[in-house]
Amino acid sequence: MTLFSAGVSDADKRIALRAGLDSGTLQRWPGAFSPLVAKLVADIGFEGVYVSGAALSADLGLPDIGLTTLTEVAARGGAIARATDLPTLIDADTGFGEPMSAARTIATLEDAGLAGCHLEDQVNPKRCGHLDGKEVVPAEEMIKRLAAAVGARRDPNFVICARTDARGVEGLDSAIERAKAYVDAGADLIFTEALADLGEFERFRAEVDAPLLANMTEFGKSELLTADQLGALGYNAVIYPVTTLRLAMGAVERGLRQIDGQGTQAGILDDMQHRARLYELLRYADYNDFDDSIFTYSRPREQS
Ligand SMILES: C[C@](O)(C(=O)O)[C@H](CC(=O)O)C(=O)O
Ligand SMILES: [Mg+2]
Repeated sequence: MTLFSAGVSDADKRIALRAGLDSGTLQRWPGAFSPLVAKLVADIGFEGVYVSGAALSADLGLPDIGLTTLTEVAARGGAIARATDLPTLIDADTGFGEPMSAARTIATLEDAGLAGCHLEDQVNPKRCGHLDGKEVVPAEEMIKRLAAAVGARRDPNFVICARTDARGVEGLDSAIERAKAYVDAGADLIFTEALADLGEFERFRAEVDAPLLANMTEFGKSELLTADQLGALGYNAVIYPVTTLRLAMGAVERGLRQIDGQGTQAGILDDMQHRARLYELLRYADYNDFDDSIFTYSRPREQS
């Protein structure tokens, strides 16, 4: 990182994302609900950052039912992507409209500095992939969505990930058939949404010849598999989409209740990120050095 933006260009981040997917090692992409969280994800040593639609809409006080706009998502996603040298993959829901809108979505997300995005085969308005009652569009419609997206890409390394929600609607066989068709339509990566257990992940891996992404979201339909298990299965990437938001909100709620009940937060300081750690992540000292060097700088003719 430089002080004011990422130290790695958008193009190089996309190259890194592709290299990670080709590496044979599971790429771990925790969801970052803010630029600051993205800095922590990088600091701890993960391979990439994920921006969740569920977290982004929850952060705006909205349910994850397709209410957010492309402008909101691109602005927040761009701010998160710029805060780290890691590549960032963003949730683009159903593409924010019909195929032509999906094409514009890709151009906009590229301009915002994202390394890739996923588009899903749900109808609009969409639902969380782990809830009952969601619906999918016919495969042909999703193929048009994808073809428009792939055609709109200017950087050939921008990763277009196709998510199929069909497992919970039409069953595993249909989800696998759809995934194959989406690969043929140009998808670089397949997001296998809401598979039930290890056996289903194994079957998907055996039948689909493309990089695969697993969604380890909590309180949903999928068994929580470890990174070692997913790596051994041959999965290429895993997201923990809403995990950091759930952790933070759990802590915030406990803390607010403590203040409400005890009249002070003094007893829960250990649950907090220390001021010193925050400043370390933000590189406060480096900004001070920068500032000092400007204030002590004087032009040669003033020096005599
Ligand atoms: C991955 C996801 O699309 C997201 O927006 O983060 C959600 C996650 C969730 O609601 O738990 C999904 O799986 O639909
Ligand atoms: Mg989502």
